[in-house]
Amino acid sequence: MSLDLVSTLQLAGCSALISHAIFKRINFTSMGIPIALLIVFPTLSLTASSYIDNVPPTFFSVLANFTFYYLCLSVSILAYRLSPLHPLYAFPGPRLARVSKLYGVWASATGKQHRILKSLHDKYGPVVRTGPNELSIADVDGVFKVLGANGLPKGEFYDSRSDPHSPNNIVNLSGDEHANRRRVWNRGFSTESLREYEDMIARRAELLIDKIGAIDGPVDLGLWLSYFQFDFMGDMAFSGGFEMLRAGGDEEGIRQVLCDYFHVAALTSHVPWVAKTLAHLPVLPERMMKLFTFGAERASRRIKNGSLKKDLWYHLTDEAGLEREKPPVSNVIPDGALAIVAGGDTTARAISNLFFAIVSHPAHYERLKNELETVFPAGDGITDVGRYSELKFLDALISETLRMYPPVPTNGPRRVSDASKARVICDKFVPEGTEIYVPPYVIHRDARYFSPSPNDFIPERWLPREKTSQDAKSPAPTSVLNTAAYIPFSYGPQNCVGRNLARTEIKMVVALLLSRFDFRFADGFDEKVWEDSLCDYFIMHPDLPLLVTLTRR
Ligand code: HEM
Repeated sequence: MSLDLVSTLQLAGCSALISHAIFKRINFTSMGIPIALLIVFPTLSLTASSYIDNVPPTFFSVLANFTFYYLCLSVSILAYRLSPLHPLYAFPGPRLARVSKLYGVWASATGKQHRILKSLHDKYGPVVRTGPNELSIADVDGVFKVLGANGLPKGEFYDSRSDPHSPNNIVNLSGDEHANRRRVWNRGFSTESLREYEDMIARRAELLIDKIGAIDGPVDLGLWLSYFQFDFMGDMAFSGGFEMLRAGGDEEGIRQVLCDYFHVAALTSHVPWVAKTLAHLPVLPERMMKLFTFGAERASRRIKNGSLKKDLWYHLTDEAGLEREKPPVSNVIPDGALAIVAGGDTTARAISNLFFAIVSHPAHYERLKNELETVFPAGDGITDVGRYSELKFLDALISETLRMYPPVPTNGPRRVSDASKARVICDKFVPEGTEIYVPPYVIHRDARYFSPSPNDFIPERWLPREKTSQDAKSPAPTSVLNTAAYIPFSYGPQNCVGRNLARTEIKMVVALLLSRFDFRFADGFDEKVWEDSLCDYFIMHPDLPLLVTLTRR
């Protein structure tokens, strides 16, 4: 006697449908429970068959039962995700993205997620279904309703990027917890605090000038700006410590750690339960954990050494005693790793992208040099930040660089965490459980917000229109500049706290470098190939060196 195969498979099929109904309702945050359920359900159905037929299962019936269970479960999930029963059915998007997050993993793995999203929006419009429960909204309505004051909290994407063994850093917090942490961060970026950092920028920029000036032959400007940025970041956040410029390299390997972290996190954060599970395994997460360990170690060293100047740490630990209760050190330490990530590569990329833009547009380069020479004749007072408001064209260049090449091109999603957060965006109802991206790269290249020629580098779009004799005769060309759609630093209560520091720093470094050297691309440098090599691993990264030749002025 053996089990009746038909009834065994029927029970396995029913059990698959029941498990799907359960999986749909529960938002699992790690792999443990789902894996257990995936074993328990088919085992239960097999036990039931065996009980009904009153015979023990054979190897063949076990195999048939489990195979059929998984087949039915997969078909049920796929069919549901494609069916009109799914709450996101009405949103357009590629079929593969509708059925699996593997689409997002693939897009991230190519490093071209920003461009893939742009082509999806070009094809499907401002709202695209990019995952089974995920939308990308490239529209100012999304900027306000998702990122704005009454926007949505960050989702599991962010949890999966932080150290699971430590309290959350500021990026992962929402609501009051975030507002409390943000208050102390804001103090670290007040006008008064920024003044403390200006000397640090100037000192490191002079060192950068010495170092690249001594190089014979082409210079990888992107790499040296990255050394500069880490040194300055160390000064600003922890009162010193990296010394990459002096060493002429990254002796502690922190850049590699960050690069590894971004590559791994770009993939795993699409499937947060995988990231969380990996983080508890001893082998795989080692690359990711290195960053958290490094940040914590820097922070602990800074705390032990005490305060040498009013660096960021001074504010985060409330050394001035302005808070009713001192922030617990265990809460502040994870922010050490964050400061490295948030302040490190973003600004360095913005500066190198700006150099790429001006060297490839000689007329803009000339105009900038003239502006700098007018405001700071012979370079006098060039580190006087008080006069930077006179650098209107440099300001326009920075805005245009951050528009065309936002250092955070896609950003992480927000989540409609519960029914009360469900809302109508772009006239469409977005239900509970939806993750929503608002991708800066795509919005910044939308002709509805930036025209003419949203894909061209035109810094003049940021300047007040100059009246020419031509204007008197002909009507003004239709031009659009919608600053509500300009989000390189994100928008709303969780926008970039370091944005003013970043802009000041970019101005000082660009002004100082241009006052000492003339820049041109190294022989054989291909602008198009370099631009195409910009990859989106949360922070925009070129895969190729930015090779320039310097001539002392
Ligand atoms: C050009 C340079 C920079 C760009 C383009 C940039 C961009 C951004 C963006 C897009 C966000 C939002 C991220 C998200 O929603 O997940 C952000 C947040 C943040 N940035 Fe920046 N950033 C830059 C420089 C800096 C610097 C120099 C610091 C200084 C440490 C910094 C510190 C932060 C912090 C702490 C947050 C989290 C704020 C919060 O959650 O309240 N950023 N940045």
